[in-house]
Amino acid sequence: MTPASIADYQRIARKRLARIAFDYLEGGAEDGHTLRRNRQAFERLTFQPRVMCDVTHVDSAVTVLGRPLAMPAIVGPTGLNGLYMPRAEEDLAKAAHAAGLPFVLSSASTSLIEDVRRATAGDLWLQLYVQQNRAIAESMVQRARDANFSVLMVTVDTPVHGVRDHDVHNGFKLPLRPSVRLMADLLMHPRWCLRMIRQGGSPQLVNLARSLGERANINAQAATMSRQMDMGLDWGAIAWLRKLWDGPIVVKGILSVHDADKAAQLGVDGIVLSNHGGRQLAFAPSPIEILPRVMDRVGQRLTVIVDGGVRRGSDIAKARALGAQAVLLGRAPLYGLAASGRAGVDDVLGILRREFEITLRLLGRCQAAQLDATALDDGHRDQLARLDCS
Ligand SMILES: Cc1cc2nc3c(=O)[nH]c(=O)nc-3n(C[C@H](O)[C@H](O)[C@H](O)COP(=O)(O)O)c2cc1C
Ligand SMILES: CC(C)CC(=O)C(=O)O
Repeated sequence: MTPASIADYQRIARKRLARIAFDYLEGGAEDGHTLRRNRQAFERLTFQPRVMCDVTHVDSAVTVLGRPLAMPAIVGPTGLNGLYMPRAEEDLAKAAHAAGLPFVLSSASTSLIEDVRRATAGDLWLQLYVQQNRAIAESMVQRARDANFSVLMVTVDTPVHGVRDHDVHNGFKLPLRPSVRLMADLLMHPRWCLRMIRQGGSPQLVNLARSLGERANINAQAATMSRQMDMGLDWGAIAWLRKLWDGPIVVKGILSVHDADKAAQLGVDGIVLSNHGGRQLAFAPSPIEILPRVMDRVGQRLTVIVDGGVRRGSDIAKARALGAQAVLLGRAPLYGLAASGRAGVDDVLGILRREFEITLRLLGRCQAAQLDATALDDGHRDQLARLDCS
């Protein structure tokens, strides 16, 4: 059967990946409440279409932070992508470029900044985790500048990892360690196992290791990465980052009007409203729920991007109608990657683009830039307020 939707790719990814990898990709914090809430928030919202408009030609392009995007979407940062395919980040970056979208490379990537740049001439952004040893961040930012990355996105919702039971059950650690459970998992997924052998075994956080200057100790560093996050990170870090980086700075992981306002006061260029795909704080709000209030407060001063649960072109239209400039795609491109490598990512991005354009036409809008609150049901604020997350 030809995959027709992101959900189809999710099903194929579930079959093809070893359980340890799929659970890491898919799982949410605690009992998955926030993960479900992200989808429910989109599903609550209904449209208010206009008919008898000439929609012969539609234009899905927008401009975000001065950069042209073929549609209001960005391939977002995800760490440890080498768990799904060898040279995963290169393929994600190439597919994003082919689709006319930026790619955000995670600082927990399994490919080097320099290798990803060699793979594509596309628009690359760097996502930064700030660790206790600030020299690591300084080195990564320098390397990203040298490699002509355009935007710095600092993630601030991860002083520690969220509670992820599935990773505990699977004994998930890098490097992957032999255990009876892992061996059984590998036997059930021989193709995945062969791919890992082909890439030289367990994926490694090579990017982080290069900036640490401890190439010999990559695995130990990967295993302890989460314990090394700088839990003392505060708003003072924005001034430090400004000294390191001349280009746009985006703060990822904002979930309140208060923090959005703070970011605007400090002069950052953009924010990503995000609960990290439901993987960090359990019972966090969904970004789409708080988007209208955030836009009221900072919409004139900041570029606002949202993520969490984007699986359909109609979701992109809803986010844009509520005022977001663009969405970040997290799991969706990874499903394509895990299912069929680069071709799968191309298809996922193509499906989202097609669905987005169909939604635009059915809403009676010719341009993505024309989407505003009038495209949504008049009661959309109530629809979000009544969210039932049982
Ligand atoms: C497997 C996985 C790894 C992730 N790694 C990172 C990361 O390294 N840095 C980061 O800022 N966010 C990371 N995220 C969060 C995503 O950037 C994004 O916020 C989230 O996935 C959006 O939700 P969605 O997956 O429902 O689209 C990760 C998410 C997933 C699913
Ligand atoms: C390596 C991790 C810190 C990546 C991440 O952000 C996540 O798993 O959600």
